[in-house]
Amino acid sequence: MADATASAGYDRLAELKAFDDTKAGVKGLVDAGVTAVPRIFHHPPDPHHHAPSITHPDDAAADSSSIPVIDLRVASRAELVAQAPAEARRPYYTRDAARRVKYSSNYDLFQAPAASWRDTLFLEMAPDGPSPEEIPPACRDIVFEYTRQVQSLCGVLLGLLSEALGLHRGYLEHDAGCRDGLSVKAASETAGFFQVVNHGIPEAAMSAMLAALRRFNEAPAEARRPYYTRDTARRVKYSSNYDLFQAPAASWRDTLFLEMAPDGPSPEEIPPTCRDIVFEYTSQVQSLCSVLLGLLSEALGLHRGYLEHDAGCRDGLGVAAHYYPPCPEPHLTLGAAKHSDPTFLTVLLQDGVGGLQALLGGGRWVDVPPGALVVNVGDFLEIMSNGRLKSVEHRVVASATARVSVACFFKPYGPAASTRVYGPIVEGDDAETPRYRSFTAVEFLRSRLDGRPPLDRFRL
Ligand SMILES: O=C(O)CCC(=O)C(=O)O
Ligand SMILES: [Fe+2]
Repeated sequence: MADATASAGYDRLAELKAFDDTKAGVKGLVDAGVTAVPRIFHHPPDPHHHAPSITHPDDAAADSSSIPVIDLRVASRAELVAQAPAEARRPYYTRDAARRVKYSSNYDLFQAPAASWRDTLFLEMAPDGPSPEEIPPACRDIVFEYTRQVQSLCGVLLGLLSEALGLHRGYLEHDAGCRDGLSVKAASETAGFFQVVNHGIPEAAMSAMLAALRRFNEAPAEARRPYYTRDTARRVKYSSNYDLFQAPAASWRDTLFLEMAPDGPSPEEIPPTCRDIVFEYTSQVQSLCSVLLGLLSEALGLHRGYLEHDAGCRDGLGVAAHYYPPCPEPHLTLGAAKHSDPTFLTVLLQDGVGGLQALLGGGRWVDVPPGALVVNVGDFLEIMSNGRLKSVEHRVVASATARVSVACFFKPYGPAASTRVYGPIVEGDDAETPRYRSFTAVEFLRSRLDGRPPLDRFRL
């Protein structure tokens, strides 16, 4: 891009301004019939290579470069065990320490000064796990299935989850991991970028959200123009490239950005084409976020409500609804340049077109296929987990077909963001060494402006 800016007779800033002043976005260029990608959108060639798509599920299991898919119904079914009638639980009630499956209230009931408000099903899973018949039927299969599902999340995460489940640290990684040939290395490099299915968000809400945003973007430019703004104080902002005047190259993308929480816009501020569905979809995603933060908290050895309540990871929600118009020369530009998200967690809905790629270990771009919600850990959670969860870099390639996606960014917000200090959660006697220094969110977001990967700046 440096050469483009410097060459004679080319005023890049003037071209950016002219484009921005149309308030019609990249879609406006396409509607005007452009057949060549304007120079402001040219991206330099990428040094990483693109690993081909994985289409066959068997290949995906065997290929270390696939993005893990987590079935959340499995995780939540484990909670059903506690809801069975007392008669079903009673046969398992025991204080016999030799049993590998023990259900009781307060293992130290006769020793502790006060009993606690808690019942526990304890499973000694290793080195010699129980036979399936020893496990209550309500959770018999789930114990094994659950371990199989979560093992694909990542080796590092699994080690931590094992501990959270009362198993030894390597159980899921080694014992269960052997079963489907998942390599620990592959898992640890994807820690933080995965897809979820059976997450509870109705198919109808997801498709209605995508359809509404397509309608907004494909309406005549006059209908979109009133929303076009770079005023950061507005809670509903439509623009092409939020960093149009800062980034070295513009991307082939328009975005409707909605600040939804803690103080969302009034319905009238939202374009009529997507007014109702935006509220419905975001409340669904907030519920999903609670489930994910609960699982991740436990995986990190924290109490279940830690990330959501103590750390406030669910409080701030920004929704970026992207529209990637059909591109006449996709090889010259990108839908979104390589980046990691400045969030705690991002939940991404994409339509069936594809184009999202994650940068995995060894510098390979790997396709993130459509069909499941994408969840990625952002920079804040990488740092708070002291690097155990990864904020994976990703990008979107341009395509000849129009694409819609909706990124829900759970992020620090407002007053809390300016005063709250974020850093690695490393407490207790056997605390590990912090690998990042602490910072406020404002400091973090400011650091992104210099173009350097923000995580590098905070690494110790
Ligand atoms: O559109 C996509 O698939 C990804 C968008 C994205 O990475 C972002 O908004 O941060
Ligand atoms: Fe992103």
